[in-house]
Amino acid sequence: MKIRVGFGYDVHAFVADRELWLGGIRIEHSMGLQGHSDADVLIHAICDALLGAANMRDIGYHFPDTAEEYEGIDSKVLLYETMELLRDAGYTLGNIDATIAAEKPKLNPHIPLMKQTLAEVMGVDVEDISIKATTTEKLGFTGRQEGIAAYATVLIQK
Ligand SMILES: Nc1ccn([C@@H]2O[C@H](COP(=O)(O)O)[C@@H](O)[C@H]2O)c(=O)n1
Ligand SMILES: C[C@@]1(CO)OP(=O)(O)OP(=O)(O)OC[C@H]1O
Repeated sequence: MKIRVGFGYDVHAFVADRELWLGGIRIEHSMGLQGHSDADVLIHAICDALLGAANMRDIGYHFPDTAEEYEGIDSKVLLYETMELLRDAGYTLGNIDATIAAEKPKLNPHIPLMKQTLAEVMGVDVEDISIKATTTEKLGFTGRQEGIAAYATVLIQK
C-alpha cells in the first residue's frame, strides 16, 4: 500500500457585508470572508492538503479565481471535485486533521456540524475528520480579527 501525506494552508480577509462560511456551513457573525468563491478558508486548506498529498498541484490550479464559473461558488463543490480527482487517481482518504485560527467567532459549538457536512460531501466517515479551533491570543492578523487562517494535514492511500 502507498501512503502519502499532504499539508494545506489558506487565509481570507474579513469584510463587512459578506456571509461567513466555514467548513461547509454558514455561521452567524458580524463579518464574512472576502474571496472569489464563498471564501470557505477551511475547505480551501483541506483541498490543498488533498491535492498536495496526491502531488496534483493546488486549488487555484484546478479552480482558477479568473474563471467566471467559480465566482461565488460553494466551496463544497470544489471539495467534491477534488475528491473525484483523487479517487480517479486511485486514492482513498485515511484521515484529515485541521485547525482554524480565528479570534472570533467561537467555533467549538459549530464543529460537529462542520465535520458531518464535510464527511457527507467527501463520502468518508465522520470519524476520519478532525477539526480544531484556536485563537492566536490577539496576536497577528487573526488576533486583530482581520481574517481567518486554516491549516490542514491529510493522509491518503492507494
Ligand atoms: N475561534 C475559536 C477559537 C478557539 N476556540 C476554542 O477555545 C479554546 C481555547 O482557545 P486558545 O486559543 O486560547 O487555545 C480552543 O482550544 C478551542 O477549543 C473556539 O471555539 N473558537
Ligand atoms: C477558490 C478560488 C476560486 O473561486 O477562489 P478564492 O475564493 O479567492 O480562494 P483562494 O483560496 O484564494 O484560491 C482558490 C481560488 O481559485
